[in-house]
Amino acid sequence: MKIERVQGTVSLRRTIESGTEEQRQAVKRIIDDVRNNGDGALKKYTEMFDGISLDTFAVTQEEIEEAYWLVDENMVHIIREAAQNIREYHERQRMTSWFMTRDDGTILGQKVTPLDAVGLYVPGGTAAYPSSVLMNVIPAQVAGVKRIVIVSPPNERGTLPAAVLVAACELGVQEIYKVGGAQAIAALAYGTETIEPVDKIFGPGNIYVALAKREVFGQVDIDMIAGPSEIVVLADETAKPNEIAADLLSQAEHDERAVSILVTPSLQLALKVEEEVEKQLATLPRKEIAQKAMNEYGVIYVTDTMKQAIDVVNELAPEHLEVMTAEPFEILSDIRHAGAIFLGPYSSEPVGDYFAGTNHVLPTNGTARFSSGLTVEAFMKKSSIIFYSQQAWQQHAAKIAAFARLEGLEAHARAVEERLKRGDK
Ligand SMILES: NC(=O)c1ccc[n+]([C@@H]2O[C@H](COP(=O)([O-])OP(=O)(O)OC[C@H]3O[C@@H](n4cnc5c(N)ncnc54)[C@H](O)[C@@H]3O)[C@@H](O)[C@H]2O)c1
Ligand SMILES: N[C@H](CO)Cc1c[nH]c[nH+]1
Ligand SMILES: [Zn+2]
Repeated sequence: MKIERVQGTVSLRRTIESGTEEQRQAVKRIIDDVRNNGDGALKKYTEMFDGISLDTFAVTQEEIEEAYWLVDENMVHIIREAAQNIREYHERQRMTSWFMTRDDGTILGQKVTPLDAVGLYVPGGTAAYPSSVLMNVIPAQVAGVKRIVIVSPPNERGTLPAAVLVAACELGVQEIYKVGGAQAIAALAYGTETIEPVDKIFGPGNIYVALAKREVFGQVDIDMIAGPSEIVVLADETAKPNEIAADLLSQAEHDERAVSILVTPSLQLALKVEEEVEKQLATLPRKEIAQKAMNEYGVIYVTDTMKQAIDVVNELAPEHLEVMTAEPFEILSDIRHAGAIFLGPYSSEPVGDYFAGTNHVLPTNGTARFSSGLTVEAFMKKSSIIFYSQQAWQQHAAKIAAFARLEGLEAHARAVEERLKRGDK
């Protein structure tokens, strides 16, 4: 981890991965193949990339039952408690339809409707996170989405990680398919004999998944293209170096490209955290990943003042921000850009990843400047409602027609004036 005195501006904006030309072409071919050949293409790519031959893709009841044998009972209870917390928080985000009226009898409104069907991609490999199943499925359920489909690549045993199946089953998800990569995204977007298409696709994945999501956008909606995890800790001399180091490493272990940054006006704290990071790294099971991330993207920015430190945080606009200062709530009002803000010494980032109830799908790559984490709203859409009364039409028709003619749109003007033929008084 390097220590730098802040000079000029700092940024987390990195080039968003767009893959190689070869990868982009491969993804296009896979998507076309799935559109044309449906399940046959899914079977072919599952054999090719996941090394397993499947006759059917749907997860069976027997697989779910086996999963419950494999997951510790205490863990099932923890998953249930986390799910309750996440549901309680997301219930607060529920949106309702509303109406307004004017004296001339106009009624305007906004009708909120849940999406009919959504697909959640759960990445395979060692990074299969049951917590991400909770974070995506629960807001969809709170929104009222009827059909929730999970897709994920099969492992060498031809099934999915037990904890993912248990998390899905705990939430009552009934449609789970063992298919991954670009072929899974194509199946969700265009449908196959087995998989009905959905309206919106959520969830992270490798470069093939990310490119496929971009490719099918328009046919369906997508959530976002998530980048590697980021944590920024804003701390003063009251913070404990060992706790800061542990929190920085919690995100570094996600990915070699994860970003872990400490911003502080205290050089003394900076030096102690640097030492602690080295010490704690040595005993981490995912040491190699975390070490690479810390070497490449780990920084401690030392500022002259706390005000300057807060400015740096706002420039960074991180996915996760921890405020570990004497009075964290006082600093909160000055924080403008961060996906999630963790306040005080006990709110370490994993509290939000798993349990507190807030969502862990958050904007990365500096996009917290203009976007938010996953909410119930992402699973809903809004229709405007317009009722114009006779009185409102009489009062405003001429103005509307004039506006239409300003734009050279005569048919628009005549549509409003056509009502004159009614001869209403
Ligand atoms: N941001 C987050 O919250 C988050 C969470 C978990 C995982 N992730 C990311 O998800 C990714 C997981 O990657 P993964 O590969 O283990 O699982 P994955 O499920 O994303 O991808 C596996 C699939 O990739 C496809 N594939 C592999 N090689 C291919 C090739 N040469 N051509 C075409 N398709 C190919 C296969 O279909 C395979 O099923 C990582 O990049 C990780 O950082 C992100
Ligand atoms: N911190 C990750 C998002 O940036 C989410 C996660 C899942 N499991 C553990 N962490
Ligand atoms: Zn995490």
